[in-house]
Amino acid sequence: MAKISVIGAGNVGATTVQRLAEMEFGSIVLVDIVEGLPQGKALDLMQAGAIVGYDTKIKGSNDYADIVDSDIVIITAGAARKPGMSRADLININTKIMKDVCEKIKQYAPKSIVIAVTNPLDIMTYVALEITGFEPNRVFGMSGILDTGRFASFIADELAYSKRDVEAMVIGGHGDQMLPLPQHSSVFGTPLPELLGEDVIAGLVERTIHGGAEIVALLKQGSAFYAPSAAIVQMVESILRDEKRILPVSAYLQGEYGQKGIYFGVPAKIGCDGIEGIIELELTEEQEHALKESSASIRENIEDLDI
Ligand SMILES: NC(=O)C1=CN([C@@H]2O[C@H](COP(=O)(O)OP(=O)(O)OC[C@H]3O[C@@H](n4cnc5c(N)ncnc54)[C@H](O)[C@@H]3O)[C@@H](O)[C@H]2O)C=CC1
Ligand SMILES: O=C([O-])CC(=O)C(=O)O
Repeated sequence: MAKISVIGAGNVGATTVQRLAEMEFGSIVLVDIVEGLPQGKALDLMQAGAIVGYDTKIKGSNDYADIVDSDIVIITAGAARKPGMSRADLININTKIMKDVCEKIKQYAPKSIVIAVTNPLDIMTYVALEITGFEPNRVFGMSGILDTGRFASFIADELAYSKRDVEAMVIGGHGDQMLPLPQHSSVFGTPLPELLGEDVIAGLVERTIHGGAEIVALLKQGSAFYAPSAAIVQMVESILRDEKRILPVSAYLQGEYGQKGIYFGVPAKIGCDGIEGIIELELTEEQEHALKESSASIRENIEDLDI
């Protein structure tokens, strides 16, 4: 049976545990610095098992020793943005938290696969790589499944098709410079540009790019967590079942897409070893240019990191 630890018992962390518990992948540990919070949520989620029908063991804890020997550690600890803030505004506060959390992961779960979720995602995943010292194939971030899910949802609504028949693709940094790719998005095999006009596609692309901010503005405190937790669970499932699915994630690039030494959203093969390959998609000239801008801004933030 697998052991999964979720760090941070806030909106994303607790909802992720709920979804994982329902999937019965193995035992779960939920850790937070706030006393009583992970314990209370764990108890509540355990009791839900008697009603929903799962036997997943969930332990809430303030002690990192409880994550010992985890197969997967999911990091959701950290501040979420408020209306008007960019994800990058969270760098200083969340770098400190990531450093602390990753030291503990290195100490107690040295063989784990780490999924970073804390924002700004591509930068915090880099911090996780640096602090744990793990191989890059087992340190990656959740972003692209969420962004792609948003794009797919908007496409489905626009065309009045089921979301299940839409294949969308978004690559790039998890920020305002992400790159939804219409030519690699389709409905049952038909590329998006054959189904919708340029202006309509541009509107859907724009809404996808600002999909996180749209929710932050509505919620007024905190950010999205239902779709993010669903995206995390899809990654966990592909790892634990060794599905080798191709999922867009934030992966450490070592020459792919002409980039080296940064985390960037790209489609990757996800299996029991974590990232088992990166898929390089063909891009238009304009997209190549936008990719360079997106990666340059991530690189700048990495260079400024205080770690
Ligand atoms: N990658 C992505 O696509 C997404 C990323 N996020 C990010 O995930 C993070 C969490 O979001 P939410 O759960 O909504 O926030 P939240 O505020 O509901 O929960 C964060 C939790 O982290 C805990 N925490 C803080 N420092 C900690 C430490 N050192 N050790 C353990 N726990 C600690 C807090 O006590 C709190 O319970 C944010 O940075 C947010 O921006 C959120 C949604 C999507
Ligand atoms: O918008 C945020 O700050 C949270 C997030 O990354 C998202 O929902 O895409």
